[in-house]
Amino acid sequence: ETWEEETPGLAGGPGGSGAESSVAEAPPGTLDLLLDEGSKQLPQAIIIGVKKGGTRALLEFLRVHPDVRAVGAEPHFFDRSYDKGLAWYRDLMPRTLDGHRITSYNVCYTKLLFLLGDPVTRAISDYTQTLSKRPDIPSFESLTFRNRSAGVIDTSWSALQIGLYARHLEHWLRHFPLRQMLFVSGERLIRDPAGELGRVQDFLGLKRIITDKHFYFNKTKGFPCLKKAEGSGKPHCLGKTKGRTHPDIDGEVLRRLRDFYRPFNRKFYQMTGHDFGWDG
Ligand SMILES: Nc1ncnc2c1ncn2[C@@H]1O[C@H](COP(=O)(O)OS(=O)(=O)O)[C@@H](OP(=O)(O)O)[C@H]1O
Repeated sequence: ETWEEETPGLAGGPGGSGAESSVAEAPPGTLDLLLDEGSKQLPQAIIIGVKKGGTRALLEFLRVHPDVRAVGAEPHFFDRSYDKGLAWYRDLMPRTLDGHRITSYNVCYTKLLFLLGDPVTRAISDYTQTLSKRPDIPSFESLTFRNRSAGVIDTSWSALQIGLYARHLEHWLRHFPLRQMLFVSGERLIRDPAGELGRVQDFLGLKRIITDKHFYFNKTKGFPCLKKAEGSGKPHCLGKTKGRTHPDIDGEVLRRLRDFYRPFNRKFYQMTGHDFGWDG
């Protein structure tokens, strides 16, 4: 599945903060809560992707919220481990206190978060990641074309394929209604993390607790970072595999790619009712 690189499950809702509370912190009269550490439930929301869209940043920012509990690593349940079953998936989840209220689970009601950035930048980011693991791969420019002199784009290259958001969304819409989906702008998550987190919190029915005061712009990193990370309370930027320096790509190749994506982007804006501004 080319779309979902990452599927961290988000559990929670009011009262879902039991798992982390320690005996020392517990106010009197909470013994019953401490004995019952909470139960595991299947996620109420899932960050679907897209690969290199900024999914890790969204997850790390969102889990600062006291009513959010999230899986740390990418479970890849739906694309790689589906045969292990829902019980296996649920067991990966953190414990939450209101879990017992959920009596049945239907994935069709799960909220889906899509994090999307300019498909051209996304492709370069994807390529940069592969290059870091396999430095001997051909140049981005040569992988872009099936036939460079004729200008035929190689749409079978996954780095380009993943950016055809309209096509992928058509597929998702066969299974989920649009109202259960939120489309988050990867560019805005960098430029205005609190603004984008505001939309996410509203969509998830969470109180707007994550605001401007949670972020600072780290000049060395070149990205917004958390003033206080979840758990440690210390300033926290994403790791060094997030925010890599991209290689310079030939301007003509970039123009060709922008022309290639334009109709797909327009279609995607129409489908979602939101202009992401990737086409200038
Ligand atoms: N705050 C902050 N800090 C660092 N990086 C940030 C941040 N917000 C968004 N981004 C962008 O996230 C890109 C990586 O996206 P993902 O986490 O979705 O990548 S992955 O698919 O899980 O590998 C990553 O891509 P690269 O720049 O190519 O490394 C960043 O552009």
